[in-house]
Amino acid sequence: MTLNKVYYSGGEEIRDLTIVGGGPTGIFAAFQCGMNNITCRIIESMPQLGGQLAALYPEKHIYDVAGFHEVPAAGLVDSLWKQAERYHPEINLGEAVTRYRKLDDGSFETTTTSGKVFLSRALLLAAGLGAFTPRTLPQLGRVDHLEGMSIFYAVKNISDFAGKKVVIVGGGDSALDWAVGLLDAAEHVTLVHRMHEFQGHGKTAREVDEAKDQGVIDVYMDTEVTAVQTVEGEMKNVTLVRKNGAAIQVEADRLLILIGFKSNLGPLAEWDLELVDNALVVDSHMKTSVDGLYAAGDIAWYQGKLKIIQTGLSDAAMAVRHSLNYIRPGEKIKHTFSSVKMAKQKKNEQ
Ligand SMILES: Cc1cc2nc3c(=O)[nH]c(=O)nc-3n(C[C@H](O)[C@H](O)[C@H](O)COP(=O)(O)OP(=O)(O)OC[C@H]3O[C@@H](n4cnc5c(N)ncnc54)[C@H](O)[C@@H]3O)c2cc1C
Repeated sequence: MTLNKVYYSGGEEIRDLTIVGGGPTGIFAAFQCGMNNITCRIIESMPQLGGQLAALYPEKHIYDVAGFHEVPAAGLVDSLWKQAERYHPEINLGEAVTRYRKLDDGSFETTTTSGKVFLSRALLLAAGLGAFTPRTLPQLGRVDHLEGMSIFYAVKNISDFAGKKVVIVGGGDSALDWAVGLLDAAEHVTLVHRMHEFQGHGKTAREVDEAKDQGVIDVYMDTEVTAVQTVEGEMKNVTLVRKNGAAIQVEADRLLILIGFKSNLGPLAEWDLELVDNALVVDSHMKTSVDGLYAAGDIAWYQGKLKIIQTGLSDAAMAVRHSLNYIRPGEKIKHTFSSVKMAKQKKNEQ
């Protein structure tokens, strides 16, 4: 999947367009920038590109994107990236945009949670339903002091789990993948799921069942993690409560919570832009009420809007095309078909 791709990460220099969000709309907007000979960057809060397709349903198949009679969501993200990669867009992952400021010369300054500042001549919001954050277990109470030490919501480095007693929470694809994926590195793996059946992919679910039959993994279904116990700040045990109310203590020095993501427009909702149905109102040029600030995809609202991939791609093409008038004021913008542009380029390369 796209996670392993080589990206071109952020530099200091001004770009023509900053694209907030690396879902299908943002990736296709980056391709459109290349087609229109403008520079761009994507800023994405997740550790990977793909938006909802990568975070929520990578294994599901999609049937209603033109030209693909059936394509896995992760496969569509790969294809979109392949198309955009041709133009080497700058990609900044794991950075959530919180603020923007329009400077006196009409350009935009965009700031992220980590305090990074990016400059561009125009700004395109392709932020979908908002930034994704992992779902937590509220019953554990305040555990922020353990997060990144004993409690994790993603596997960034397998070494964090090497030689550890790991309890994984969840029954979807990620939980099952890591239950199997950590077997070699961890001292022991316990999988806890609050439902009666796994929701994840059949093949991985079978691998988990096999590992359970071989006694190399403990699996608790119909069970919830309700508390963690620490000794001198180090996690030692977790409490599991079964559906029948029985409580069990399990030794654990790592708790890996993989129960999905929630999305939230967060700071973008406070940017003083008109919102309808949790989306930004745009005109027929995909422009918001602020000159130079565009929106496309699920985050853009106009009469009759359909929140699907195909319309996001079309929005992206229009937003980039119309942003040219702002980025290069006064210049006569000529539309070039990709078939004509590429044919010319190939001829010149010969
Ligand atoms: C289960 C499911 C199945 C679906 N099936 C289909 C289908 O079959 N066909 C179809 O056409 N559509 C389908 N959809 C809808 C489709 O996924 C969306 O329409 C599409 O993902 C919208 O793309 P987007 O790029 O606009 O937004 P998103 O995919 O939501 O991407 C937006 C990205 O922006 C990032 N972001 C948000 N805020 C910030 C910020 N402040 N800073 C940095 N990054 C930020 C987010 O992390 C996210 O990665 C489905 C949706 C779901 C949930």
